[in-house]
Amino acid sequence: MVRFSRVALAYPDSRGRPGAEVLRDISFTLGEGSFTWIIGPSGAGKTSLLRLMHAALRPTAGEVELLGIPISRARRSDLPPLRRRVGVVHQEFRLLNHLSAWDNVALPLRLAGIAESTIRSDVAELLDWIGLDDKAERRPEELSGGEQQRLTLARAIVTRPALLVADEPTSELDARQARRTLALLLEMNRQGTTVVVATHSEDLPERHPSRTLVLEGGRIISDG
Ligand SMILES: Nc1ncnc2c1ncn2[C@@H]1O[C@H](COP(=O)(O)OP(=O)(O)OP(=O)(O)O)[C@@H](O)[C@H]1O
Repeated sequence: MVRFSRVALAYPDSRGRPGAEVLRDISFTLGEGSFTWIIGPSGAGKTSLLRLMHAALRPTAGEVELLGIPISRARRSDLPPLRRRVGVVHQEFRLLNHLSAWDNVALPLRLAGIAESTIRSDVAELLDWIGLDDKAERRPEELSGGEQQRLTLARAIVTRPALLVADEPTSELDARQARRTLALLLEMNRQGTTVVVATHSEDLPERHPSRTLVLEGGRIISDG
């Protein structure tokens, strides 16, 4: 499902040349239907690792294989259909401010050409689950940080992706909402989605012990 083989990543410097490596010698395989935590101090490389996992970046060295496709050798045209099978909860939300909460969640289904009747029931069910059914017509900037974060999760899972990559999905949530988000991630996982979650929370991995990759200084220092 996800295979990293001796991966390194360097962001380009101001002249477009590769800068210092922020990930080094990363190798692991995540099986289909698995649930994995990614933890590590700020700046360890968690977001960078996740960017490789949703094909936002190609590795500078080594290979990332996603859903059977080797990213460094993939053609540019292979990437959009691959990305559509990966749900992403971005740390900085990336909601569309000119659309309502409802339309933000409906958008990935509309882009996938799903019938409006199906969209209506799927979006309603998810907005209800995340507790935003009464705010469906609001625009993201009219919602609190925690509400925007829950909306971001709803948008990431509404297409029932094969792989869900979530970067700090509970950072803005109170304890009760964080537990609800975890329950939603676990339900997705129970239905077959491979789930990867980067978090600073110590509480969530304790609530659901699972494989944990610990990153420090761009390397995996523990995998278990
Ligand atoms: N777009 C970028 N261009 C250049 N360097 C970057 C970029 N994004 C991240 N970095 C650098 O890569 C390293 C890892 O950053 P990353 O955001 O992946 O860490 P993180 O573990 O997710 O941190 P945090 O927990 O604070 O979100 C840091 O040194 C950071 O400064």
